[in-house]
Amino acid sequence: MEQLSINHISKRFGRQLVLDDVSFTLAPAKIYGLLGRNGAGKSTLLNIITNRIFPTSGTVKLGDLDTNNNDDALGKMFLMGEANLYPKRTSIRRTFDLANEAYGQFNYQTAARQLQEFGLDDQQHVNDLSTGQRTIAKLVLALNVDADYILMDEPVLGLDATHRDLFYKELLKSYQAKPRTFVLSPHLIEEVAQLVEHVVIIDQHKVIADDQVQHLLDLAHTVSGPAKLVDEYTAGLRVLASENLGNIKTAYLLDDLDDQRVIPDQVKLGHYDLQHLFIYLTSGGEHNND
Ligand SMILES: Nc1ncnc2c1ncn2[C@@H]1O[C@H](COP(=O)(O)OP(=O)(O)OP(=O)(O)O)[C@@H](O)[C@H]1O
Repeated sequence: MEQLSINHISKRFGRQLVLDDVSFTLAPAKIYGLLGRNGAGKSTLLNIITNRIFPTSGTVKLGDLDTNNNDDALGKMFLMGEANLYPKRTSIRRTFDLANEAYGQFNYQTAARQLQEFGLDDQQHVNDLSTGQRTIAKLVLALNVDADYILMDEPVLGLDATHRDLFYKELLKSYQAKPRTFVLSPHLIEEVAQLVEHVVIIDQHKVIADDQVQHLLDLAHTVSGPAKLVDEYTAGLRVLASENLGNIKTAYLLDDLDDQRVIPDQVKLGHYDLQHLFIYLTSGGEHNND
């Protein structure tokens, strides 16, 4: 398996710049999160990676080969999209057959078990399903298609909590049985924090973070205590946001805490989670209530 590189991708729709010089790489056999606020350009990027739409500039390469109109490379990638592209009265089974024709080696056995666990029948028509059921049909398809890179746009759209839980478990099982790269572009960030190894965050059209989740969480510190002491302690550090409650201040940092720094008795250190890190990184200072 070769790595997939996204190189200096920019995309304009008319006068609107949606992606501005976006670059990152996706390594084989790893689970990624592609995160961004509504309208950040995630779907656009996933569509560009899989050659459904074209960038204004930049390239996507699998190994050394440009994927543009390259059937071999495109045959190694599968996009589970939002749009429902199937004709009316297409059964779930038919979508499996189409994937089998296009990619080969569709895993019918696991797909049948998963459909049963999710309470669907492969003779049901995709267009007759509820929003959540349609997502399930697409997920089961995506989990069983034979591709090295599986891109899932809004993977849990409309799924209830039980089905989301089942999907996360099935994704891990599928990954363990056959390691390949998954890119999830979800809005329920905290739910995928355990699953995803690496995140790419897009904001204001650009990549603002491209890092291992654990590394980011190690840097995500809270510092709270009397405002003056917190300000002194955090001077020179990267403070993403802060909150004041009376004289007590909490600062949310994304930085290493130098062991040499003396922590005043009244100041407490802690950690915060990936979802809050995402919020503070992408809210452009909206969360400072100083
Ligand atoms: N075909 C198109 N023509 C014009 N503008 C488009 C087109 N497709 C997307 N856009 C615009 O590009 C921007 C990014 O859209 P995109 O769907 O990629 O965002 P997203 O990050 O997937 O958002 P969400 O999380 O809300 O699904 C939006 O402002 C959208 O209106």
